[in-house]
Formats: sequence, structure tokens, C-alpha cells
Amino acid sequence: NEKIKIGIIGYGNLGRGAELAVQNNLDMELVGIFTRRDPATIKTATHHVKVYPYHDIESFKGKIDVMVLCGGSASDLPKMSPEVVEHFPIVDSYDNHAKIPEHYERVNEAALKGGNTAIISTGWDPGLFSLNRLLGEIVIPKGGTHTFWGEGLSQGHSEAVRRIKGVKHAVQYTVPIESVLADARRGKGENLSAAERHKRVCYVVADEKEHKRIEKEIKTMPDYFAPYDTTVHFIDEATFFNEHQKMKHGGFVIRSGKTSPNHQQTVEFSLTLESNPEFTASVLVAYARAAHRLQKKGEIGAKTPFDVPFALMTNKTTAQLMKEL
Ligand SMILES: NC(=O)C1=CN([C@@H]2O[C@H](COP(=O)(O)OP(=O)(O)OC[C@H]3O[C@@H](n4cnc5c(N)ncnc54)[C@H](OP(=O)(O)O)[C@@H]3O)[C@@H](O)[C@H]2O)C=CC1
Ligand SMILES: N[C@@H](C[C@H]1CC(C(=O)O)=NO1)C(=O)O
Repeated sequence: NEKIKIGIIGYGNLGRGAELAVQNNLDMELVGIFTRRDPATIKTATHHVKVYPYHDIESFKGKIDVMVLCGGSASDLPKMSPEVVEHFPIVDSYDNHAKIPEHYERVNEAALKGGNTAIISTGWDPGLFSLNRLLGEIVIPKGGTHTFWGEGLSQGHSEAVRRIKGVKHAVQYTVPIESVLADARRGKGENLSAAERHKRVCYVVADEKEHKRIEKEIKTMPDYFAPYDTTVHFIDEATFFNEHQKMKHGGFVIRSGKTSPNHQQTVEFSLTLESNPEFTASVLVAYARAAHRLQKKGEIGAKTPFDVPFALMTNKTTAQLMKEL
């Protein structure tokens, strides 16, 4: 069978992860990487793939089946996803939960106009954690749900900080509050918000004269930081490159409740990630397979992970899956 032809748009942590993820899927081939920077300055993780300017994407119509969008959610994807889906099926990892409904609308409008399929907000949260929160509610209708992330590096929050004027380098670590975590394990505190469950800690490289403004912009940033207890540390470039290059992360979703007065039932899904971007990219690429199939079935418009059965994300046949039930 012909391989699924993939394009990657945006070459940061996630884009590099997607380049590796395509290699792990033998039914796919990477046709090209597209960047808004000068392609000659981009050092790719693998050697044979070519890098093109973002504005050349239309010349690849018919040569690429799905575009995997790896831009930042804070400011790239709101513009890029609708722009690209007019010409190609896409998957993205849009993760500003507060604004997913409006992202869905703008992508859906452009996808219908272009006659293409889009699967938005894939990844792990939003994404696999969303699916497991829903599964928990379905199978334990009377209960409580708890989501915890980290301690680890959030790419969405780190990228949002990097976009602040004057920030040269930045990372953001998400830290679960131990006492709340302990309570959750005992089924307490299900109505707490994410901001009541986590603290956020940023490490930023910037000129001293910019520190006060940058700290304020981080702490007041809507959706990403404003509701949270946030700490900002300013460090020098050497410390940044020596101590903040790992992108570990993880977390878990717990659903717990009673099916009868004497029986407490608990569902738990957890992730332990050595590389947040490589794992997230692996999820995006699996959804790219589904987007390609949905496109071929003429199921155009915007979808979320809730709309996509796992059977569409695997290259196993129904007969194979039947044997593995
Ligand atoms: N749903 C989920 O579970 C998850 C979602 N995500 C999402 O992935 C998004 C991307 O994260 P991440 O890849 O870490 O972000 P990066 O900051 O590494 O990259 C974002 C974009 O910035 C540009 N860029 C990258 N490096 C540089 C540079 N050195 N100089 C200038 N521009 C650069 C690239 O575009 P270009 O090549 O065009 O210049 C790239 O696409 C996050 O915003 C987050 O929302 C991440 C993890 C999980
Ligand atoms: N979208 C997150 C994936 C998880 C991690 C996270 C957080 O630490 O706040 N929220 O969701 C990311 O960009 O890494």
C-alpha cells in the first residue's frame, strides 16, 4: 500500500519530535518540513528530509496527504491551523483549554471551505487525558475526577513565555501540590481547579532591565498563568543550557466513585515521559493516520479526539483487531 505522505509545519521541539515519530510509523513518509525561518538555518534530526519556506506549502498540494502542525498554541496555531486546513488535512495540538471551542469554530469554517479534515487538540492534555476523563465519567457516573501534571516541563506554558518580548530562553515546570495530590489519592477534592492542584515555576533568560515587566506579563497571562501560584526565576544563559534542557513530564487522570454503597471503583491513566515533545508528536502522528482516513471517507470539517475511534488511528485491520480484543 502507498505510504501516507506527511508534512511538518513548524520546527521546534514538537516539530523535531514529529520528524522522529514519522520514522517510527512504517506506513508513513516525511515529504518535507516547513518553517517561517530561513530553511538554510534549520538543522534537522534526520538527514534526508528537506526544509522549505512555510509560504511554499500550496505548491505541495497533491504531494502531501496530511500536514502535522507543530507551531505554538499561544500565538501560531490560531492563525496557522485555519490557514493550512484550507489546502490540506491537518492535525494540531492546540492546548489553550479555555479557547478550544473558538479554535474549533475557526478551523471548522476553514476546513469546510477547503473540503478538508482537521483533528485539533491532539496530544495528551488536551488529548489522551481528555479521553480518559470522559471514559471515567462514562463508566463511573457517580464519582470524582482528578487530573495532575508533573512535576515536569509544560511545552505550551514554556512556549507562551518564550513569546513575551525580551525573553531569550524560557522553560516552565508544573508542580503538583503534594497535600492536594495525597487527598486525591483518597478520593478527596474532586471539584478543585487545576490552579488549586498545581504551582507553576518559570526559569527565564532576559536582560535585567526587562525582568520586572516580563515577570508581570507571565503572572498575569490569561488562561496559562493568571489563575496559578506562579514563581519566576531569572537565570543566566549558561545556567539555562546546563540545567534546563530536559523535557520530562507526565501525570495522571483518576476517576473514583461508588457503584453501590460498599464498592469504591477507581480508574487511573498515567504517563511517565522522558521527552514530552517526542511523546506528544507520536500522538499527533497517529491522529494524522486517522485524518487521512477520514479525508478519504469524505468526512471533512474539524474533529476533536472525542470524535476519533482508536480503530482509525492504527494501521491494523479490523480482522487483526478482532483477534486482539
Ligand atoms: N496537547 C498537548 O498535549 C500538547 C501540546 N503541545 C503544544 O505544542 C506547542 C509547541 O511546543 P514546542 O514545540 O515546545 O514550541 P517551540 O517554541 O519549540 O516551537 C514553536 C514554534 O516556534 C518556532 N521556533 C522554534 N524554535 C525557534 C527558534 N530557535 N527561533 C525562532 N523560532 C523558533 C517554530 O516555528 P518555525 O519553524 O516556523 O520558525 C516552532 O514551530 C506548544 O505551544 C503546545 O501548545 C505540546 C505538548 C503537549
Ligand atoms: N499541553 C501540555 C501537556 C500537559 C502538561 C500540562 C501542564 O504542565 O500544565 N498541561 O497539559 C504541554 O504543552 O506540555
